[in-house]
Amino acid sequence: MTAIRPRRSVLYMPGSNARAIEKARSLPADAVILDLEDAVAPEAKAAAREQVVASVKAGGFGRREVVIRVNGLDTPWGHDDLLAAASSGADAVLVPKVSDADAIGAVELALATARAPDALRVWAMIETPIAILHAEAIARAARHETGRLACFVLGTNDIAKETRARFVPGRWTMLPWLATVVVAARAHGLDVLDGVYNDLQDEAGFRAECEQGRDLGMDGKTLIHPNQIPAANEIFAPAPAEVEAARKIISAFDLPENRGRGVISLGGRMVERMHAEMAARTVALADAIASAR
Ligand SMILES: CC(C)(COP(=O)(O)OP(=O)(O)OC[C@H]1O[C@@H](n2cnc3c(N)ncnc32)[C@H](O)[C@@H]1OP(=O)(O)O)[C@@H](O)C(=O)NCCC(=O)NCCSC(=O)C[C@H](O)C(=O)O
Ligand SMILES: [Mg+2]
Repeated sequence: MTAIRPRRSVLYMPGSNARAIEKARSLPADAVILDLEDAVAPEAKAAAREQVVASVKAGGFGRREVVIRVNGLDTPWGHDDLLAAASSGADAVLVPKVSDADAIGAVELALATARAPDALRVWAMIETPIAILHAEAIARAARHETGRLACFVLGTNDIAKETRARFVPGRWTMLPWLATVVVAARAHGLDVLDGVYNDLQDEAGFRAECEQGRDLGMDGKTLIHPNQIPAANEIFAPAPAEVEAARKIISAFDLPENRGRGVISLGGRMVERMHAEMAARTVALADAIASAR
């Protein structure tokens, strides 16, 4: 199994906000996104780019994955953002409003031309109707033909804006689109992160949305405030009882009498080899989270 990188809690902050960037170095988020796009006003874009690159180069983010959200290549800032991100030492660039696989191809070409390190990953925001319709093609082409794409990130605010769907409790208005993006990501081995929850006062609603995203198969949630980190970390981590059950499944298949069997009965339930594979992933994720503490 390839190494698992926990991405339970992924915190955005405006690239123009020096205080927030400083704070991010000690917050318990799995990843941080330093935003140059929607959270930064046009007149502040160039200064924010300089500040973000200087902060990433200065380091101090520890085990946290560091991601720079650039402006789109169709804007006056996108190309310079990519060039700056390519040599910054960031772990990934997050590309907004991706519409098709060619958009990822153009980003990868720009990164290659800038001699970005091979380790630099690309994350893609799926936040327009056309991106949802093209999600499988984006994942397939970008993952297999160019190779840096690692993660889809849902942009539910832009999805609401572009589709005119409303945010309602339980999100039934968006569920088909969210599930489509999850299966597209999974079909091609990508991670997928849920969109942000805008109401900073509504802790119960935030928890419910994290649980829904997790149950849909997402790896974590994008966040806008440090107060949202603990719940996301808890909800997107395997619960202790799940880890214990997973260890029992692995141990059961390791017993000499079960080694040659495809299916066994355990605690009154049918357990197949595929459940042992799921159990191995659960344990690996729990171990990765524990080792990052
Ligand atoms: C939403 C905020 C503007 C609220 O800011 P503020 O009123 O300053 O919050 P607090 O006073 O409660 O802050 C308390 C302390 O926490 C720090 N803080 C706050 N937010 C962050 C953060 N995101 N990262 C790091 N640190 C943060 C404050 O500095 C305070 O620290 P201290 O001085 O020690 O007391 C603000 O939270 C904010 O700007 N959030 C992020 C907004 C953002 O980045 N938006 C863009 C991404 S979301 C998006 O675009 C989604 C997608 O594209 C879509 O389409 O859906
Ligand atoms: Mg957006």
